[in-house]
Amino acid sequence: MSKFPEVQGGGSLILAWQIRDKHVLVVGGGEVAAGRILHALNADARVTVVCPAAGLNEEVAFRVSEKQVSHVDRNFQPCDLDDADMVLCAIDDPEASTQVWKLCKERRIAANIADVPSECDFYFGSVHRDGPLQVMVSTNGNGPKLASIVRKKIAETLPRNTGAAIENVGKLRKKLREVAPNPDQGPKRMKWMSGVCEQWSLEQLVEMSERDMDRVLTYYESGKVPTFQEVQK
Ligand SMILES: C[C@@]1(CC(=O)O)C2=NC(=C\c3[nH]c(c(CCC(=O)O)c3CC(=O)O)Cc3[nH]c(c(CC(=O)O)c3CCC(=O)O)/C=C3\N/C(=C\2)[C@@H](CCC(=O)O)[C@]3(C)CC(=O)O)/[C@H]1CCC(=O)O
Ligand SMILES: NC(=O)c1ccc[n+]([C@@H]2O[C@H](COP(=O)([O-])OP(=O)(O)OC[C@H]3O[C@@H](n4cnc5c(N)ncnc54)[C@H](O)[C@@H]3O)[C@@H](O)[C@H]2O)c1
Repeated sequence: MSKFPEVQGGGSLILAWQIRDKHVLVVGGGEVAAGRILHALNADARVTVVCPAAGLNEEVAFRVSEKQVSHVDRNFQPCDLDDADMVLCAIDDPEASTQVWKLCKERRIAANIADVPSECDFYFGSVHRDGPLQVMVSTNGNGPKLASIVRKKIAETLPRNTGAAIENVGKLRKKLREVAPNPDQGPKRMKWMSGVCEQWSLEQLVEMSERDMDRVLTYYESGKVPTFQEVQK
């Protein structure tokens, strides 16, 4: 037995891809495309949908009319890939979608062809979202419906205010880096911040006002983590 973690091959590398302001090309405008578009917009990507207007479903047509996405009113053409950073293909034409995949590989563009695992650089997962919190469940292609069921179970176990607590922690961390900007304060900063997260309850973190944050920060220099009650005094 090694003292190091055992490697468990066969998984995926689960990351939080920073696609903000990057260009995502969605091929197709049906129900599956609508889901892909929402995922991309939730991550602040610039989205272009290529699909004949007659093929757009209600949700995609809405996003086009609201100018949340750009729309190219025709079937896919290779030139659509010219400035794409990522391609999400969800069309009901297997030959055309394999063509999209091949072109993406020639150009080294990361792509997901919905429903075709062998033509995916990455899979989608089932996502729970609460403010800055995202929880993604993947079954690595084994059972997408089960991924959705497990995601709902996980979400049910989370306190309702988890997202709000995380948002406040984000604000406090930002303020802390302003108070202690020096890079060699790193270890002290991290230890203190972890202490706040461990010692305060989620409810207390949610209740923390701007004024409370400024008060908490006055303890940082000493290294002490105050209690919620001390800060409220
Ligand atoms: C999680 C979710 C994310 C999303 O799409 O946003 C997602 N599929 C969802 C739903 C869903 N998909 C299917 C059903 C019908 C029931 C069933 O088959 O179970 C349902 C259920 C429903 O619709 O409720 C059919 C299906 N899907 C794939 C195949 C092909 C194959 O397996 O070979 C077939 C069979 C087609 C056929 O039989 O003809 C393939 C993929 N689907 C994936 C993701 C990737 C693997 C994720 C993982 O394993 O965790 C992967 C590999 C590639 C990809 O597309 O990225 C989303 C739930 C979101 C939510 O509700 O929260
Ligand atoms: N992974 C998943 O979660 C999942 C779930 C269900 C279905 N699917 C698969 O995803 C695909 C799309 O499903 P859907 O329900 O959205 O289908 P759909 O029929 O609602 O939509 C297909 C769309 O593709 C467009 N289209 C067809 N050929 C095109 C081309 N060459 N260029 C541009 N647009 C084109 C159509 O106009 C239409 O808007 C299917 O292959 C389906 O099997 C995946």
